[in-house]
Amino acid sequence: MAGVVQSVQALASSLAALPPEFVRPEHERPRATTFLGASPLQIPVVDMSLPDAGCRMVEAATEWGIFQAVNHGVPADAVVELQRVGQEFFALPQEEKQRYAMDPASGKTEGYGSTVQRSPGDKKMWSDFLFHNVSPPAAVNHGFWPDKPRGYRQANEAYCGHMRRLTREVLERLSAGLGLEEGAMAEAFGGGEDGLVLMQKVNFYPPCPQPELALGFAPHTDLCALTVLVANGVPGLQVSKDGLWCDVEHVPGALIVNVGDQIEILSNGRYRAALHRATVSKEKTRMSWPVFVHPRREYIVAPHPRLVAGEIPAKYDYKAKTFEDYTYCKINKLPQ
Ligand SMILES: O=C(O)CCC(=O)C(=O)O
Ligand SMILES: [Fe+2]
Repeated sequence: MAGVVQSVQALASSLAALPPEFVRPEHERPRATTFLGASPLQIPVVDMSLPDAGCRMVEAATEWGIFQAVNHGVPADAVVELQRVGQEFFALPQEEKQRYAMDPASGKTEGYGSTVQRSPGDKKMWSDFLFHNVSPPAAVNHGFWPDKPRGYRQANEAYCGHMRRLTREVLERLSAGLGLEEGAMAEAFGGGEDGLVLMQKVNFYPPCPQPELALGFAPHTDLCALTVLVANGVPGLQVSKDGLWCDVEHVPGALIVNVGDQIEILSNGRYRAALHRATVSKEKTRMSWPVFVHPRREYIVAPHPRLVAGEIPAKYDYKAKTFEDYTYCKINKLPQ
């Protein structure tokens, strides 16, 4: 672990105006581009306790690539505890957080950090993060898990157990929706029990002096298979639908599930990865806790063979690229 993180949190406390490296060009600014119709489009809500939950999920993954899951079986206190330890971590003195600094030169994504400007025209995002693997045990490096606040590890391990169960359920339903066996997606991505890698991230978006000019997170699709996210109740997540940016109106207690690149590709485009971004606020700190579900590193990025048989051609061809290489290219903005 090396390097000093230039955190937005430290910067935010001393600013009246937004520094130029955060100022977005006109066509990316949130106010000018957010859809404000009389009846704003809303992402689907899926009640996971109902018999039609599978159909609803499949519909949502086809139309939107994102949905809010309610009655998902993750106990509220597990979420509250995860949020508490994340909030307390970001409230620690800067030097304490620096102990976990991510080293951008290492090529690894784990650790505490903030976006770096790769070129002068590249805009920074108004957010900091903490990022580390949580499952399976062989993928976990506790050196990136803060030892303060107390209970950090227990909270993350407990939440991760729920995420594993929920992920399995969503993957089963989405597999069935493609006419595959329930276990087909997990098998393809993970090659069996414990093959899937879960990463926990904490995003921290401090109050921003000029939120109308900045973005907390630039538009992107997640490079993983699936993301399950919970936020702290402050609005900010937006999803692009038919060319319009729509605010996600978070249903209290819901978990936001979104399809990443790997499910879009594996499904040969029948499911779509959600294009999303995050806006920031002038007065409030926003936080979010996404869990990214990754295939194993050596997974070959390609449509499922059963979905390209016969008349249907493969819509994606990454020339036998591994997930590890796909990740490297996407993070470094290289052509795939
Ligand atoms: O904070 C959010 O709602 C979105 C964060 C996000 O998209 C990400 O970390 O990939
Ligand atoms: Fe994302």
